[in-house]
Amino acid sequence: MRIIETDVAVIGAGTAGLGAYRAARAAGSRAVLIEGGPYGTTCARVGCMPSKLLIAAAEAAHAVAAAPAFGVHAGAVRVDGAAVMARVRGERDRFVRFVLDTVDQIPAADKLRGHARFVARDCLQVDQHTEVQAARIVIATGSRPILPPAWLAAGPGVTGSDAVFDWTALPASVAVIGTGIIGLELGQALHRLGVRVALYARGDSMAQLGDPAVRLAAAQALARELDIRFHTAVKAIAADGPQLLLRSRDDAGRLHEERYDHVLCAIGRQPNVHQLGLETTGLTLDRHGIPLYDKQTMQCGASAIFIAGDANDERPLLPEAVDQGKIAGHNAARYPQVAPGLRRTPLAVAFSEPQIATAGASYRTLCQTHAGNFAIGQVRFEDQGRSRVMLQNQGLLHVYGEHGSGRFLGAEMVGPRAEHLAHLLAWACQAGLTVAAMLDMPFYHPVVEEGVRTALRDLARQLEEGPARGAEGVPCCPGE
Ligand SMILES: Cc1cc2nc3c(=O)[nH]c(=O)nc-3n(C[C@H](O)[C@H](O)[C@H](O)COP(=O)(O)OP(=O)(O)OC[C@H]3O[C@@H](n4cnc5c(N)ncnc54)[C@H](O)[C@@H]3O)c2cc1C
Ligand SMILES: NC(=O)c1ccc[n+]([C@@H]2O[C@H](COP(=O)([O-])OP(=O)(O)OC[C@H]3O[C@@H](n4cnc5c(N)ncnc54)[C@H](O)[C@@H]3O)[C@@H](O)[C@H]2O)c1
Repeated sequence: MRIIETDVAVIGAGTAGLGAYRAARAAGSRAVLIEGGPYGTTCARVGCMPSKLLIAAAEAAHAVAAAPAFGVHAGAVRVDGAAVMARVRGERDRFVRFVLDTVDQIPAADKLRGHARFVARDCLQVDQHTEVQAARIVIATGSRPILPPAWLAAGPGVTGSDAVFDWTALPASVAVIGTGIIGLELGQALHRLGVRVALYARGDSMAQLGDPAVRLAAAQALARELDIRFHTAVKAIAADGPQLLLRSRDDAGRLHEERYDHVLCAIGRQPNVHQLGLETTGLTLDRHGIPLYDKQTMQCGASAIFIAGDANDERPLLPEAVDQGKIAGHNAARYPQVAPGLRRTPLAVAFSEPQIATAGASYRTLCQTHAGNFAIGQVRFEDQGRSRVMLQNQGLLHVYGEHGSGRFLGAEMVGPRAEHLAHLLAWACQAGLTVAAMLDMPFYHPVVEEGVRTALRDLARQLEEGPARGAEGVPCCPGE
């Protein structure tokens, strides 16, 4: 077995791993980047980019279908599934090529192919060919879709999201299990492209929204367009000729059987930490098998091991993988002189229509940190001027503020242009603005942001009335 000695070993050449490698090299360390799968990153190959490409095609089809409401008639929508998927794959390959160019620029001596696992806290074995002795190690192994073996056994038509982006044509029917971000984004996109889609939700969750009123508004808005089977558990999936037979049970106990060409399993992702030999490191693991780590430094305990990106499951999103990878690589290089890195205000966007977003502290977090001490302001988009003009007037925005200080804390929303509203609100949050200071900012007319002002005015009124009234108004029972 070949033996390599280095200052920093990075496991995983995804977004977090590439960032960690770069940061470690920039700090003057020798570094080795180990990749067991294909280069190109989850984001570019099977994540953010191909999913948004599919959504872009769906938006084009929807715009045509929605045009008659404005008095504009373009004729019947005809979707060429092969052309749609050809563009998705072609543009996806272009994004992947940019990443591959970056990987090509890394010296060959710094790159190692194969699956790494710990054999000691400072030693990795890569496949059966190399042992890497590293003073510090960054775990940046990403995550994978959760795919129950019993469902997979029904045949190749049962897949996670990765497979969708390699389709060469659109299927006639797809069952989507899960109404998280992936289920809603891909389920709605396929529906708009003419695929018969049914979404199965075992409860009423909607893309991780915790605020019950916003979640309800999201469920109502999306169920207006999509066939969503709320409170329906998938009991079994079986092969049925070329199709799949899906058996489910609704909350009234009724059994249903339906046939689909594909079943898309979107019930969450799990971090790739289970085949890493972490038991040999002496690190303390949480109940999911993830090492305990410091969220500011990415350091696992007091060890020379760091963890970044989806692997730690803290905020499995692309911008987080970028930030966390950089912090982990920098601190790995400087160990034992580790320092807190820049962690930004939380921000998450689901690219459904209407979009769903959270900025700053979520409702669930505030119920723990500010129980009885935060107020909620709101606006509904039904009568919001610009939203009506665009015929996108549905949804609800809740903004949260702290009693006493008047500080803006966060927001959850479903509505038009939520990706932009959420950025605006996350920036205000990170800047530590009060609700009063936000209301002093300019608002143009007619814009969706005027809806934000309406919600902030409502919040300012609640804050003026004080916590007694606010505490009554905020039930703090997530899940109710
Ligand atoms: C369908 C979909 C859509 C998404 N859309 C968005 C979006 O719109 N916006 C957003 O912000 N986020 C989005 N995300 C999330 C985002 O893609 C991820 O958070 C991000 O790509 C994670 O980066 P990472 O570096 O942690 O992991 P990855 O890029 O997955 O990198 C991990 C790497 O580690 C390698 N590896 C694993 N184990 C080992 C081992 N033992 N040895 C060697 N190598 C190993 C893997 O092969 C992989 O290359 C989406 C995700 C999906 C699935
Ligand atoms: N726009 C974006 O930023 C974006 C897009 C896609 C994915 N992502 C990332 O990928 C992650 C994974 O997405 P996801 O949608 O797979 O996970 P998720 O955690 O968002 O949603 C999973 C959903 O599946 C449900 N579920 C779990 N088990 C189930 C079962 N047995 N039957 C039916 N439903 C079940 C859960 O209640 C939940 O609603 C997200 O957390 C996010 O970080 C982000």
